[in-house]
Amino acid sequence: MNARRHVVIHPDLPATAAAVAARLVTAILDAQAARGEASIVLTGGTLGIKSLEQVAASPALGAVDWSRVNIYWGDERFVESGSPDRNAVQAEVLLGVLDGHGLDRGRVHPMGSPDDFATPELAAGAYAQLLAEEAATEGTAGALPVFDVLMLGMGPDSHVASLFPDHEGATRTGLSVIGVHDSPKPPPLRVSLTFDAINTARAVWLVVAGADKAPAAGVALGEAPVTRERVPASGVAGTQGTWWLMDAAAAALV
Ligand SMILES: O=C(O)[C@H](O)[C@@H](O)[C@H](O)[C@H](O)COP(=O)(O)O
Repeated sequence: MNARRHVVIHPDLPATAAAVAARLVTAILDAQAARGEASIVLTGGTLGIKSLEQVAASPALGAVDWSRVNIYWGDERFVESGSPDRNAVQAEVLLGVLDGHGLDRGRVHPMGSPDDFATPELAAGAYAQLLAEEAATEGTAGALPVFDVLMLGMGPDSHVASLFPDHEGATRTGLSVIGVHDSPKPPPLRVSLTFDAINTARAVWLVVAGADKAPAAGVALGEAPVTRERVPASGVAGTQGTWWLMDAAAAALV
């Protein structure tokens, strides 16, 4: 196993969400102590959103300077901006609370929607441009800002963000953000970071719960070689480490 790959197993989904939330608050505090600000990349998905609910309830909430936290998304469903299907709308369970703790909405960067873009590709291009501008503003070389923590859910088919197995997005290189068509998981149109972008993050966290995820997790973390095109969850890695934060049901075959 990759020495920088860590697997942490919790009893169930609520315990995993609480642990992810505690880690996230701590990671933000550490990043702010080290470099004055923190950048996190959020995911959708059941555990991803439950974890944000737990951050909102954290007793350590007040210890974070939320005016210096930059928030991005790893992927988004390309549906109208107010749709409850959007990951960014679901994240309001936390963001709405953080408004009362000094959150700077100018640092919250949801991906575009059909309200503003005719196609997922145009929304992806605009997001890539935004990321490049943020990188330039913070003085980071390259086209992507520092991502201190990038969270990903995983589907039962091993997809991460909107990179699906044997689907075009999982093969794309040379771009940081792509439009996705014909997603096997509804809705069909999406915008997603690519492997190129995801794998620039300092820490990648896969947050995974539920027995339906066990076979994919077993393959992604197994000894047998697999490709990231076939098993996307196997193809993500943070530059400082990759953490699989799982419940026992999802880890049953690991
Ligand atoms: O748009 C989405 O649905 C997500 O971005 C997707 O990548 C999600 O994180 C996984 O499918 C896991 O979702 P669940 O935890 O709900 O299974």
